[in-house]
Amino acid sequence: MEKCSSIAAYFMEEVAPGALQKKPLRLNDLPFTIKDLEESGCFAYKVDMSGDWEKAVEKYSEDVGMKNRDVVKINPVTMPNFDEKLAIFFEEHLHTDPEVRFIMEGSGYFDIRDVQDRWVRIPVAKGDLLFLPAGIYHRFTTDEKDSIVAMRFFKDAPRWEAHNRSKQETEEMVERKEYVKGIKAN
Ligand SMILES: CSCCC(=O)/C(O)=C/O
Ligand SMILES: [Fe+2]
Repeated sequence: MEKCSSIAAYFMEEVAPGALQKKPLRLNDLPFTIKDLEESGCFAYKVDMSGDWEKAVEKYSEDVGMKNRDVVKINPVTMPNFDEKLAIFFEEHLHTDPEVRFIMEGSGYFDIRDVQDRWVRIPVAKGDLLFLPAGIYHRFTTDEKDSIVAMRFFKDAPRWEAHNRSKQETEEMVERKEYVKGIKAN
């Protein structure tokens, strides 16, 4: 699968959770490049949806050791407790597995903390595949269209488990320490 050669990511304004989180929230015109993204341990790919995308995505997920998957449909019509679920996704968190997400329909925003702990917003849409390493702090929100369908990959049986950022607990986790060591080594 081809890595993206550029990305439309940007530094974002911090806002209180709520309706405003779904706005673009661009903070400034400072560039955030693919090199910056990859220095944070993240990788972005564009999948050709006119070809055999399922095979391409399956091969990628096997290559990164994440063979199990589910599909999540995030919208206020079909998702029970939509507002509560979205509030959970928008809490800053990390996972012990990498976060591998393939966008099948719709659009939204993944926000990551860069190597200097600044919020960076990554807009995603149909055909985007995003890899965030285990241990990186991040969050997700729908945009103002409030609709996205994403394939999520897991090492083991599909089970979404997040650890919300805290000064002590998440900083002491092996996956966080490994992540921090990895970005410092770059
Ligand atoms: C669009 S995928 C749903 C959100 C999610 O799984 C996650 O972990 C956000 O950080
Ligand atoms: Fe996550």
